[in-house]
Amino acid sequence: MNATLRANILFGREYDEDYYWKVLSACALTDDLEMWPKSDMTVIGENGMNISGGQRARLALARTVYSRADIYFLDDPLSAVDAIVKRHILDNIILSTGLLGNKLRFVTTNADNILPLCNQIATVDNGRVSVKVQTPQVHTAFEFKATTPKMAKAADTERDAEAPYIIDSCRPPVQWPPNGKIEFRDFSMKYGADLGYALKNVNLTINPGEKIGIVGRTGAGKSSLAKVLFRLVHENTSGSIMIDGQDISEFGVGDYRPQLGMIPQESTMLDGSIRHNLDPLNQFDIEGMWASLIKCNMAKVVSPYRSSDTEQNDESDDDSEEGRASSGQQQLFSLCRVIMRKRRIIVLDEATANVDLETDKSIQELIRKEFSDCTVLTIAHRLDTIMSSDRIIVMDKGTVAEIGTPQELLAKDGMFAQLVKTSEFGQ
Ligand SMILES: Nc1ncnc2c1ncn2[C@@H]1O[C@H](COP(=O)(O)OP(=O)(O)OP(=O)(O)O)[C@@H](O)[C@H]1O
Repeated sequence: MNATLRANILFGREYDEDYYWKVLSACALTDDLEMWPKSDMTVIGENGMNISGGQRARLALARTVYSRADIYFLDDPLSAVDAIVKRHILDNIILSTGLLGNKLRFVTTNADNILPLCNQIATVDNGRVSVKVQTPQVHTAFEFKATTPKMAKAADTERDAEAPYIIDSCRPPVQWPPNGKIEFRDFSMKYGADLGYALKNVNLTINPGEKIGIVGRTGAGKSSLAKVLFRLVHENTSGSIMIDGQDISEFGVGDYRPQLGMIPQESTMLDGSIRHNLDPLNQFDIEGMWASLIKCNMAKVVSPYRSSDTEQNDESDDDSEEGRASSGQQQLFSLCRVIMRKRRIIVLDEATANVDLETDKSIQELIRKEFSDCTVLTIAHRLDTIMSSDRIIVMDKGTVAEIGTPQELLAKDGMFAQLVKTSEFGQ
């Protein structure tokens, strides 16, 4: 990162113009470039433009495909992209019709519906591997219609102030918010004064206790919606976000953010014990921590380390056994953290993208049970994850394109129905 997109993909290799653009198109990156100030010569990374989770995943894939190796190991390349891009990548890269069609490729995946398309399926269970050889199902290549979002004209009344940490004259009371009603009022946001709108005139009312699924194509603005709710972006915004009738920009961010619960797309683990990770400020008793670990089915993962890592009085990490959590486990630890804290509003941003379908189902059940009286916003590409939501929001190019119950949106036969149809192939 911190170089142009092109340098990130070439990674020191020679620029073969023809193949390079083929790879970009196969990774469905060319549409995104239309929105970037300098196309593939835009600097990305810490000192340049940040990119969405799905864009990062496709960039990593493009770099790998560009390397022209004979053997490829693709570690879950489809979990961070929407159903349409997923199918595009399968057709144009991974399956026999794709750029890697005549290469040996190992693909790890949680997407069960692509299994019929593979030559061999290796199932790994508790370290044991069993292999099934099969004739892959014939599939019809899918026609990918490129859409080019138009750049919006800079207006949104841009706000420039850096949000203060604490505002003495406006501090949230204990146990705020009381109900968990969220309203976006004509809210717009750009990540930079000269960039296009990431959110455009969003008007939304989410009722207390509602379970909302948020879907949409990669780059549509789903994570941006979560980021502005947490006030992680406060420049170049207009309009307002209200929680239980209170304009959230009136609070200091230090007071405001801890009132909401979040399980992000990329959970981070701190160096230190599991206890330190779950309760860095030592606010909870050990029983509470174990109860949440058991609920998240993580107790068996943690138990081998119990004596050193989770002991109530263990202040030091020096004698801890070392363990490394997989990305799915890291997300489950984040879920534990949120269950321990119990907030009125919870946001899950692709929180279950790295776990298998069965675990995802049990996590969704757990969330419904644990957070029955909380407002829960769930961003997910995997549609099973959000199918039982009260309502679904479909984001498209920074706007709310569709909103309604899953049944209403399916009957409408619009973008949501299209995403569902695309994700159902192969089943
Ligand atoms: N920090 C940032 N700086 C500049 N542009 C950004 C930043 N984060 C996101 N964007 C851009 O804003 C748009 C919306 O991104 P966002 O992350 O909200 O999409 P998303 O729907 O969550 O996508 P994905 O499914 O790929 O995670 C994209 O065009 C993206 O490139």
